[in-house]
Amino acid sequence: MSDDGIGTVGAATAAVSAVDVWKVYGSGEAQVTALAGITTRFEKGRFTAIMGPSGSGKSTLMHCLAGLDTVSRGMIHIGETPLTGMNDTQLTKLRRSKIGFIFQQFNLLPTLTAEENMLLPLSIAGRKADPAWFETIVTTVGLKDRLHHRPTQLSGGQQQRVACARALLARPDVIFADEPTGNLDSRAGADVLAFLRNSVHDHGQTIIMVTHDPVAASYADHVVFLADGRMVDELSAPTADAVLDKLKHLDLPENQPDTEPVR
Ligand SMILES: Nc1ncnc2c1ncn2[C@@H]1O[C@H](COP(=O)(O)OP(=O)(O)OP(=O)(O)O)[C@@H](O)[C@H]1O
Repeated sequence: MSDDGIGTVGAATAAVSAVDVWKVYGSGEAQVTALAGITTRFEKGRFTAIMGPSGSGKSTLMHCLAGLDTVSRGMIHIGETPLTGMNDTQLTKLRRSKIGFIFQQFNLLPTLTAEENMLLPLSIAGRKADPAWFETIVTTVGLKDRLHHRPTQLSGGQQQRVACARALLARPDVIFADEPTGNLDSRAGADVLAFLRNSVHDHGQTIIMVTHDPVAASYADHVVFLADGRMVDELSAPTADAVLDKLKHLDLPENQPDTEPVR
């Protein structure tokens, strides 16, 4: 297998892959090219951060990779499954069975307890939690004595740890995290990031995280940088300083490539 075989052999082994992905919003004068030919692969068992200036296409890329939005052109695979061409029902089924989500706003249901929130995606999918795995996750996330609390009775950090546990319980092929520490103070954020980091290290979880924060990105194994809808750089074994340095250079207008309209 070679790295340039993303569209063929590589797609079978990466957790997620994108080949020449374009996303264009609107038309005519109002046309915005949010993604301009992204080709990349996200390895299994790796924690990848997606970074870039505001408007560079991070959220759009994440939404397309997770099947929450359709691409204008190009191909996305989750494992060996091609997303492109799937209808809404197929996408919903795929998201339920293969993908976990962690959002900036936690997205917990206020009327359910922490435990019920954690188990909700599994019950919607008609699956039962493996008791040993539930125990492992709840213990690791440090919420054993909070299982019967409702979200309003939990701190922001605890709520986000419930959301992390919820994502991990279904053992998804990949977890997409959108600014998971955006609403947390630095201590609670560090707890959540350490937990995500450990789930990759200890359980081989694949995580793809969008973040603005170089410190959050430094918990990842790998960082990809977007500018104007293109992947313009990447960094392995990132430190916060190295990430910051890369970002500073991306922000310079002369370093931003021209975008091409989709034809
Ligand atoms: N629904 C939409 N309709 C039109 N344009 C959109 C839409 N969503 C995003 N865009 C545009 O696409 C580009 C990429 O947006 P996106 O939200 O992906 O960037 P981002 O890197 O996540 O930004 P931020 O860091 O500010 O959240 C931006 O120019 C944005 O204005």
